[in-house]
Amino acid sequence: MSEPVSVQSTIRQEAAPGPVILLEEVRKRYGDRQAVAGVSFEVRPGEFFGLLGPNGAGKTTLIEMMEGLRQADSGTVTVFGRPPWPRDIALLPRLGVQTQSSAFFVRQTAREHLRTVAALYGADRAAAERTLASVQLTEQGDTRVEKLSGGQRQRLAIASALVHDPELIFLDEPTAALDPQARRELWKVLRALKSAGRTIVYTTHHIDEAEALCDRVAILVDGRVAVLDTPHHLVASSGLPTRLLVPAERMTVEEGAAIPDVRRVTAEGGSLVLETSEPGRVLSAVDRLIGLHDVQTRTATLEDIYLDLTGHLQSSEQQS
Ligand SMILES: Nc1ncnc2c1ncn2[C@@H]1O[C@H](COP(=O)(O)OP(=O)(O)OP(=O)(O)O)[C@@H](O)[C@H]1O
Repeated sequence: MSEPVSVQSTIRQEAAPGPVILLEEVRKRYGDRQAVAGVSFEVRPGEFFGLLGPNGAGKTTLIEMMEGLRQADSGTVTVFGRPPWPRDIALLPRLGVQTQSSAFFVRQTAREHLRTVAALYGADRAAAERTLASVQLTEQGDTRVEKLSGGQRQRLAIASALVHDPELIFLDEPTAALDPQARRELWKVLRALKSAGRTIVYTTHHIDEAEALCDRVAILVDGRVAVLDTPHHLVASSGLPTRLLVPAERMTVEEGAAIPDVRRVTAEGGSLVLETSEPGRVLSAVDRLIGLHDVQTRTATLEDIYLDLTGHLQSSEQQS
């Protein structure tokens, strides 16, 4: 009879694991600049959590507070149930922090650098070698750090965060200096980390990347969380219109604007873009007028929501 009880307790444990990170009303000011203005959220175990926002929104400040590198002015920050500030040495082995390139041991080779970092954390040489391979730097292992390309340095920085196999990994714009190929390669590494149960806090200016990788994203604007949800829910609840792209030579702006339920018509790179919340009806109307050959439908993406929230939506698209 003891079996059901132990199953029960396992379920209960799995149903309510504590958050890995908990922020409550966190604030940080630099002089007269309120960099973080009352931020509350939690990051759950095994979650890939994206922090998005324009330059100066407060992402790095927030990450540094979670890493224990910066003190909050007020509010509470806890990581694995403990305050990361003042520096908590019991937490350090559990956290992976992406090294800034300025903190590299530049006279060392990539392999030596990683072995040094591994040794600082009590990890062995095999761990350094494995991590070097996981970011595809084995071939550059004997290259001095100062001779590595920007993208290779970036991957070494990421390797430095992973070498001691931490439970929680902070990556601040890890793909910033990577070409599209290397970016996709890194996505594989990151997905493997997530599959292995690691929790990842991630900032990026590549919104497509956040949509592809993150379980939930918080979009920060002026030091506050503007929205926080799964990319799917953010897109589904955004109310942003669907866009139908019609070859410009097949329809005039006036014809498009005359279709019932078309909110707006713009011209964009050889296409006429019809915005609507009723794509089915508008598609039927377009079909009756010109047929649907080469007509494309684009639903809103996380990037549309991001641009809408951060106010950078190009107003060059003229309202017809
Ligand atoms: N050490 C500092 N001293 C003074 N002001 C700072 C300091 N660090 C950041 N700031 C300011 O605080 C605000 C938030 O900066 P933060 O670096 O956290 O933003 P961010 O979202 O990471 O930006 P980015 O995307 O450009 O990295 C900015 O206005 C920035 O200029």
